[in-house]
Parts: sequence; C-alpha cells; structure tokens
Amino acid sequence: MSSFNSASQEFLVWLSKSGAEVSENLKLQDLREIQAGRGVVAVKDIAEDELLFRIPRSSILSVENSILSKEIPKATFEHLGPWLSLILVMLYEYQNGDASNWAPYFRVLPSEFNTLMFWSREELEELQASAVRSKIGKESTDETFKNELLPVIEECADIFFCGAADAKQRAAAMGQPHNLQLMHKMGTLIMAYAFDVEPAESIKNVDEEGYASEEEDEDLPKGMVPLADMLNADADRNNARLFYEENFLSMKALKPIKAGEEIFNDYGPLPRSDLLRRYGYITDNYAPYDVAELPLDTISRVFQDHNGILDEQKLEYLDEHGVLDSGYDITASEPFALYKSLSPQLIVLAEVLILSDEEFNRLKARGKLPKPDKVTLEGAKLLHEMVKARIAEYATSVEEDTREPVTIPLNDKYVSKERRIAMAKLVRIGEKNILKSVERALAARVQELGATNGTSKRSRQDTEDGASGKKQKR
Ligand SMILES: C[S@@+](CC[C@H](N)C(=O)[O-])C[C@H]1O[C@@H](n2cnc3c(N)ncnc32)[C@H](O)[C@@H]1O
Repeated sequence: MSSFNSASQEFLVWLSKSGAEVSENLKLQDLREIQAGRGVVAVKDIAEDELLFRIPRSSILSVENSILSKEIPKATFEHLGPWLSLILVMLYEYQNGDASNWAPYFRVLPSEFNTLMFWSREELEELQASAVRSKIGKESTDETFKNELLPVIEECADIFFCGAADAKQRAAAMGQPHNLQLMHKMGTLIMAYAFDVEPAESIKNVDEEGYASEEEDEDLPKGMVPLADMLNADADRNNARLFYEENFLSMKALKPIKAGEEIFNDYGPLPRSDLLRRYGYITDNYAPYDVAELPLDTISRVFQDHNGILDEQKLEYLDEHGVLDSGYDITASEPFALYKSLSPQLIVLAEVLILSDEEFNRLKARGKLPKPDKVTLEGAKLLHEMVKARIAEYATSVEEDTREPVTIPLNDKYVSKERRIAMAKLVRIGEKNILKSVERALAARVQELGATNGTSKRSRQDTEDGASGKKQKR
C-alpha cells in the first residue's frame, strides 16, 4: 500500500477509535490523478438523508478540545480571536508530533498548497490586474503573526514546547521565515478546511428559515472537523451537508448518490479568483460567479482625466449614504443584462459624480440619491470610460490570452508553475470577458441615449431615499 493510502487507513482507524461512525457505503479515495488530493466517494447507492458519517465533537481539532486551552488563559485566546487562536492550537498540536491526539489527522492534511498565498511574484503577475491580488495580504499576515502570535508563544514557551530545556530558544525561532511559513500553512488549512462550528446549544439568533446572519457565523469558533473536511466541493454537484448535533457532527446525503459518485460539499457561489485564493484550484462551473472589480482608484483617475478634481463633498455624501467603497463588483450575468452586471452602487456613484454643483446641492438638501436603475447619458459615458480604463489595466487582451486554448494540465505535479499559470489565465480571461460585455453594453447605451439626447437629463422624480444600491451579493 502506498504511504498515501496507508495514511488514509490509519486516519480512518484513528477516527473510529475516537468514536466516529462511518458508513460502509463510502470510502476515502485517492484522487491525485485529477489533482484533487483525497475525496469521499460512494461505493454503494446512498439514499437521500442517509447518514454518511458522524464525528464526535471531542474529535474536532479546536481551541476548546486542545489541552493548550487548559494551560493558556482564556483571555489570551479571546484577545487573539478565533482564527489566530486556532492557528496557535494547530501549531502546538503539530509540533507535538506523535504525542498529539490529532497526529493521524495531521498526516492526511496537505503540506503543499496552490492557494495564492504560496505563489511566487512571477506566478502572481499572471493574474495581471485582477483585484484578487490585493486580497492575499501576505505581508500584513506576516506582521500579524509577528506582532500577535509570536509574543504569546514566547510568553508561554514552557507550556507551548512542553517544558523542553530549549523552549525559550525554540519560541524565539518561531519568528524565522520557515516558521512564519508554517503559520501560513496552518492559516491556509483553516481557510480551506475549517468549519464554523455551531455550539452544542446554539446561541445564535436564526431567522425563520433557520439561517444565522453572516456576522454571527463569523463569531462562531472555528474547528477542523476530521473527514468532513475530506469532501471536495462542487458548485453544481453538492450532495451532502454537515449537521450540528449535541454530541456529534453528522454528514448527511442531501440527495440520492449513486455508487461511484463523489460526495461533494459546497463552498458557496465564489468567483474563480476567490476559489483560487482560498482553495487553490478552479473549475469551469464556478465561472458564473466570476467578478471583475472596478477599484475606486481607477474611478478617481478616470474621473480626474475627463472631468477634473473629485469633489470631496460628493465623496463624503456618498460615504454617509453607504455608497462609497474601495471597489465595485461587476458580475457575470446570464443572459447578459447591464443592470444585473453593474453594481447599483457604482451607477449611483457615477450619477452623483457627474452632477453640477447646483444639482448636487439640490439632491443633498433633499437627502436623496439618484436611482440606480436609470443611467443617464453622461453617467453612461463616465462608466464607459471607467470600464475601458479598467480593461486597459490588464497587460494583455482576451484575444491574446485565448490565441491558444487554455487548459489546466492534469498530468503534472500538484504544485506546478504550469498549472498555476493556466489557472491565473482562466481567472483573468473570465474577468476580462465580463468587462468586455459591460463595455460593449455601455457603448450601446451611450449611442442610444445620445440619439435621444435631451431626455437624458434626470428629472427630480428620478431620485430615491438612502443607500439604494447595496453591494451585490456573491
Ligand atoms: C476541504 S479540502 C478537501 C479535501 C482535500 N481534497 C484533501 O485531499 O485534503 C479542500 C481542498 O480540496 C481541494 N479541492 C476541493 N474541491 C476540489 C475540486 N472540485 N477539484 C479539485 N480540488 C478540490 C482543494 O485543494 C481545496 O483546497
């Protein structure tokens, strides 16, 4: 048996000894030939609602379950917050090696990643102007590790290194690049594998459909749930879901699953750029969720080039009404519809920017905002210039990118430059296609409105209250 498969077997034995129940109708499978690591596959037909496995809460790798939480003051964990606390606990358990309760689990977790955090500068360049590059935050995360995590490890060196004679030196060495890299790996595992674990007795306020608000989900403690995190994801083929029970977390089939089919979780409607950033892979069926961002910097630059200085008062007013943002989503829509693809906030922003001082003062006096569903000729012209400028920020055109068909090589190592470059190309092509559709639609709108010029001026009734154009939901 390969070491990969024996690690899987040892993991399953450990899990069952820990009190987990795993259905005989599924198996943990080696999916490396399709570059998907391990995955869970049905070996017999599975019925809707059937229990796939249940994991005892005590097996979750979490702050609560780690012995470290009994040794380090609660206030320290509270100060660190859920993400850094779990990184601290995972570092502790990982460096404990075989002595850790979760040693067999660590042996099935990957140590190499394709998430953007681990890409070289040259590989990241392939994403060109994609806004996802500004979301990676490697440097700021390094600083967080150095300023928040390291002091805790140094202060609790004896506990963290289990009384080792060289505990202090080892704690100091945690600031070295290879250890910062280890912290990034734990952080990445949490991002790609951890669940927001609802407590046994739910303290969340749920709406009538049983969903908590996103803010409340963010407050939930994070935990690494063995086996539940071995499910790969698919935007269209999600067929299982984790249910939080008092003593167990139960994975159940959401629909009938045929023998041989993979069991998939759902990561939500993520654009491929975010899928790559958080999970290190992309598939075509996430393309409908692609997003091209129009950054405020581009907007300001284009406005200044065409119309002059941005009026601070207008920006303040837009900010007060929740319209000002660091960037605006332009999304894919099928069939394409300009008003579906453009963020309503972006339309409101453009319409306010083009107002004369007199018009703006009138709007302000009435506490109103332009309607996001009716773009004027001047507004469409400005938006058109902005989108053209955004397209020009990418180093190549879609035509250049697609001269050769772009496919992600499969018969290659998991971490490979070729795979990363192909994935980056597909992400940037997706974004450019969205921008091109919007650019064409705006050009047509400018023509159309130009032809009926004179009726393009907003009437006073074309306004409505408050921040009408909320950021589009992904
Ligand atoms: C929660 S884990 C799933 C288990 C993982 N395959 C493993 O072997 O550890 C998430 C990771 O699995 C991989 N993954 C998930 N869904 C995938 C898919 N549909 N195709 C390829 N890789 C996928 C990505 O590397 C992602 O970061």
